[in-house]
Amino acid sequence: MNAPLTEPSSTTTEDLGHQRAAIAALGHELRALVDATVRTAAPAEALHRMTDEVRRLTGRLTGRRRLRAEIPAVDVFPGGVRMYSPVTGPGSPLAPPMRVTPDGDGVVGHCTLGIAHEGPPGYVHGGMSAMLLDELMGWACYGAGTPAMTVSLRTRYHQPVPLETPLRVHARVTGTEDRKIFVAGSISTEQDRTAELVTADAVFVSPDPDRARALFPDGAP
Ligand SMILES: CCCCCCCC/C=C\CCCCCCCC(=O)SCCNC(=O)CCNC(=O)[C@H](O)C(C)(C)COP(=O)(O)OP(=O)(O)OC[C@H]1O[C@@H](n2cnc3c(N)ncnc32)[C@H](O)[C@@H]1OP(=O)(O)O
Repeated sequence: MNAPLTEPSSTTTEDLGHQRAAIAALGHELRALVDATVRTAAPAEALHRMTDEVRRLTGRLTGRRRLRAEIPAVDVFPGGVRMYSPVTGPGSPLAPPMRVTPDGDGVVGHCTLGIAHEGPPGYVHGGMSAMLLDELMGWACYGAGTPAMTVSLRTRYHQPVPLETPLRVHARVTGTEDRKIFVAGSISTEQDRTAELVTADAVFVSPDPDRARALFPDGAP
């Protein structure tokens, strides 16, 4: 019988590194499982056997469960580490995950999407493109020293975004007006950075400190 999986109690830097590596490793395998799941042509009996096995595995992830709005001990909020972000989180089976780095006066994100994120056959779901852009535009605000939340996001889809193709997402702050931050973003392929497949412009707002404390009681920016 396997021992139940529980969280470690101490949080030294070394432990944190090990914990993050373990979270990323599990996330990686779960993304592979998601990919295999949406590609398989296995017959019903095989799928039923798999379902039983997966249910058993899920039951083994025991221990304390994170509460809603609780910031995971492995995260740094709002400093940027979000292990379970559905866009950048290495621990999330939903995330590509997109890697974000500074780029000139903005930020750039790199990722490749598989058919789990398919919209039209062979191409990325438009909602997924909007999600990549929304996240990266949030990072652009954070990089500019003004963590903020999206109040408006407009996307324009010029050409379909191909699956299984390295993508480059770009975002930069174009202006500010009191607590409002204006941001522009785009998606291209790594191979042809000049062809903007999707472009976006957004308005973000930095909540005032009282509002931020009310929204994020576990760690207001
Ligand atoms: C402190 C935030 C920390 C965030 C996290 C940082 C982590 C950094 C680390 C790593 C980066 C990760 C990046 C992640 C990115 C993800 C992004 C998302 O998915 S965000 C989720 C979706 N967005 C919402 O759920 C917002 C819902 N909206 C609200 O809760 C409120 O609107 C809020 C708190 C944002 C602002 O509320 P008020 O009461 O403080 O502000 P009011 O007075 O309503 O508006 C301020 C100004 O903004 C304008 N405004 C409001 N909505 C607008 C709109 N839709 N379009 C244009 N302007 C708008 C208003 O007209 C006003 O302007 P006038 O002062 O009058 O000039």
